[in-house]
Amino acid sequence: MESVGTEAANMGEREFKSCDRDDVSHLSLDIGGSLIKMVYFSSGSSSPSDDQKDSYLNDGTNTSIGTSNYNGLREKLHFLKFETSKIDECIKFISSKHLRYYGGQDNKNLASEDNIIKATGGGAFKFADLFKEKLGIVLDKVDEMSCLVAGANFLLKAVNHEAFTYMDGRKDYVQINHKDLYPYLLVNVGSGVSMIKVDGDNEFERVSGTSVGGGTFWGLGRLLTKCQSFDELLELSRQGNNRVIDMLVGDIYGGTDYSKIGLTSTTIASSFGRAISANKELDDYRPEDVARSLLRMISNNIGQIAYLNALRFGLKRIIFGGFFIRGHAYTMDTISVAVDFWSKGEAKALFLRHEGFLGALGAFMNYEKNGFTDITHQFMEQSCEIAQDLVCKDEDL
Ligand SMILES: Nc1ncnc2c1ncn2[C@@H]1O[C@H](COP(=O)(O)OP(=O)(O)O)[C@@H](O)[C@H]1O
Ligand SMILES: CC(C)(COP(=O)(O)O)[C@@H](O)C(=O)NCCC(=O)O
Repeated sequence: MESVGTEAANMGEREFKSCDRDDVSHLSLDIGGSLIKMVYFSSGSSSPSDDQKDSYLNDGTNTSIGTSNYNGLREKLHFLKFETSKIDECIKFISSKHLRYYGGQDNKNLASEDNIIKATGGGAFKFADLFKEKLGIVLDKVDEMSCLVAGANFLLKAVNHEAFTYMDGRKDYVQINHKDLYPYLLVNVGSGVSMIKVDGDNEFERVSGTSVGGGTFWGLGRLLTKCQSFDELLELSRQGNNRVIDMLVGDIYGGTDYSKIGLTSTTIASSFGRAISANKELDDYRPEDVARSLLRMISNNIGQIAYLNALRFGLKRIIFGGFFIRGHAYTMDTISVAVDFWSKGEAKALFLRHEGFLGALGAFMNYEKNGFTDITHQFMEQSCEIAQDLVCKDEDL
C-alpha cells in the first residue's frame, strides 16, 4: 500500500495516485482554522509486511495505526492532516481514493442519493459548497465540541497508554480507570482554545476559552521570526533562551527571590519585558530566543487559565489536546509546570498521544448510528498494542 498520506500533508505539491487495493470507508474530517484532520478506515488485500512498511514510513502524525481483520478484510485506521489553507490538497487526496462507504444513508435531512461524510469544525460550514462542487460530497455536520469530547472519551477508554504526564523531560503514562474518568477539564488548544468540563459520555459544558492559542503562537511567531513553517518555529524555540527576552523577578529584585509571595528570582515577572530596552530593535534579538519566549508565554498562559477553570469546578484532572501541543517537550513541560505551580501540586496536566485528532475521531464515532462503534472498538482493542509502537514514537515527545 502506498503511503500517500504523509506526502499529502507534508509536501503539498505531489500528485496523489489512486490505488485499487486501497478502499476507503468511514472517512471523517475536522476542518479547523489552521488544519484539516482526517480519519478513515482502509481495507485491502495488503500483506502484513506492506502494512508494516506503510506504518513505519509515516512520521508519527500522518500515520496509520495497526491492522485488524474484519469481515475477511485487512482494515487499517489512518490519521492525516492538511493545512486548511491548502484545502485543495485534501480534496485531491479524497478524490484519489475509492470511497466505498459513506455514512449518511440514515440521515433523513440529506438527499439520499448524495455521498455523505461526517465533518466537524468551522470548515464543515465554510467549505460545504466546495466539497459538493468538487467531489459531489455532502458534509454531514457534527458539532465541534461534542466531537472533541467524544474523541477524548473514546481514546481515554479504548486505547492503552493514551494519556501521560510530562514533567522535567519525563513522560509517565497514566491508565485511567473508566469508572474514575469523570469529571475532567478538556482543554483543546487549536487555533483558539476551548475549555470543556466533561462529566460523562455525552455530558459536557464549554466553560471557557481564550483567543490566545495555537494560531497566536504560529501567527506572531511567523511575524517575529520569519519562520516558514510551524515545525521550523518549534525547532527554533528549542534552541532559544527566553531569559534574553523575558523580564525575570530577579531582574526587578536585584537578583534575589521575592520569597514572601513565593516567587523565585528565575520566575518570569513579565513575558517579553526585557524587550522594552530602548536601544534594541527586533533584529538585535536572536529569532530562537524570541520563539522560545513566545512559546513559553502562550503555553504558560494556557496552563494558568486552564488551572483557574479547573479550580472553578473543583476538577483535578486537566487533559490537553489540539495540534498546538504537537508532542513538543517544552510546550508540555511549560503547561505542566504552570498547572503544578498554580495548583500547588493539586491538579495534574495530562496529554494525549492522538492530541490533534479528537474532533476528527469524534466525528468518526458518529458513524456509530450505523452500528459502527463495535467495529471501531474491536479494531482499537486489536490494534492498540501496535499503535503504541507506531503512532507516536518516544523521540517525538
Ligand atoms: N503543520 C502545522 N501547520 C500549522 N499549524 C500547526 C502545524 N502543526 C501544529 N500546528 C499548531 O496547531 C494549531 C492548530 O491546531 P488544531 O488542533 O488543528 O486546530 P484547528 O482545528 O483550529 O486547526 C495551529 O494554530 C498551530 O499552533
Ligand atoms: C472558535 C473555536 C471553537 C474554533 O475552534 P478551532 O478551529 O480553533 O479548533 C476556537 O477557536 C475557540 O474556542 N476560540 C476561543 C474563543 C473564545 O472563547 O474567546
